[in-house]
Amino acid sequence: MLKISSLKAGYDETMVLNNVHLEVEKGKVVSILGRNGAGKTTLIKTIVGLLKPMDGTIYWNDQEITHELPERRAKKGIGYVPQGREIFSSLTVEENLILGFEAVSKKIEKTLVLEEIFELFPVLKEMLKRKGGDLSGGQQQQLAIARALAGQPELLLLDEPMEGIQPSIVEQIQEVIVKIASKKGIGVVLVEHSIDSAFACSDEYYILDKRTVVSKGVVKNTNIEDIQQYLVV
Ligand SMILES: Nc1ncnc2c1ncn2[C@@H]1O[C@H](COP(=O)(O)OP(=O)(O)OP(=O)(O)O)[C@@H](O)[C@H]1O
Repeated sequence: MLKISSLKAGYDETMVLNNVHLEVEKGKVVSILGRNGAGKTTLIKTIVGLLKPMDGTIYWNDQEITHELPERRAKKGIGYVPQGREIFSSLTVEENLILGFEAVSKKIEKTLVLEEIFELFPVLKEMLKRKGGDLSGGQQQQLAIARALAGQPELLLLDEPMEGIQPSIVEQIQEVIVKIASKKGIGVVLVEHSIDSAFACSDEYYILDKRTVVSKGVVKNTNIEDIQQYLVV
């Protein structure tokens, strides 16, 4: 569904990524690993359309989208949860979810989608009328993912969803990631710092280092020790 080839990206004069190739298939979880500053967020922002690539091509379901605006990419089914879970803290959980529907303005069977969301995140159903800002960090992250799912994406990009979250909720988020990929066929791109956490819920991995992909593979065929060299500081 998503295919990136020979991508070059960065900021003004600084090239952060060079010659990056990446593919994500329907129903697969692909994690992007790499040290601080390796370019993981830069890659995600380029896929979402927030950053214009310097070179290379991005294909979505065999159509080139390299120069399309972020809104058009969202409408085509590319959902995004940025780092730091940007929910609207003065709006209720319910209002946040409604914004998720509106963001893509396509015809959505809202009641059905909400039911699916509450099945994945039961805590949100209990807190519908509560302000987003009054939720715990982990609950806010769940809300941010739920809001992206309200737009019925085919691909979901998650930038460090487990960052700073208590272990029990990390496990829940990992379970949700596995479920939305395997049961709903959504492709997931997951940016993670921890290789253990990434491997707990991913099918494939890519490691960024020195501006490019230095290792990639299928998680179940990979020994963590063999690739740790690219991640130790
Ligand atoms: N808006 C920006 N303008 C200029 N340089 C930037 C900008 N955002 C990021 N960078 C630089 O680009 C490089 C890659 O940053 P990026 O955030 O993509 O890395 P990352 O792998 O996501 O890092 P982290 O794991 O710390 O989140 C870094 O050197 C960073 O300083």
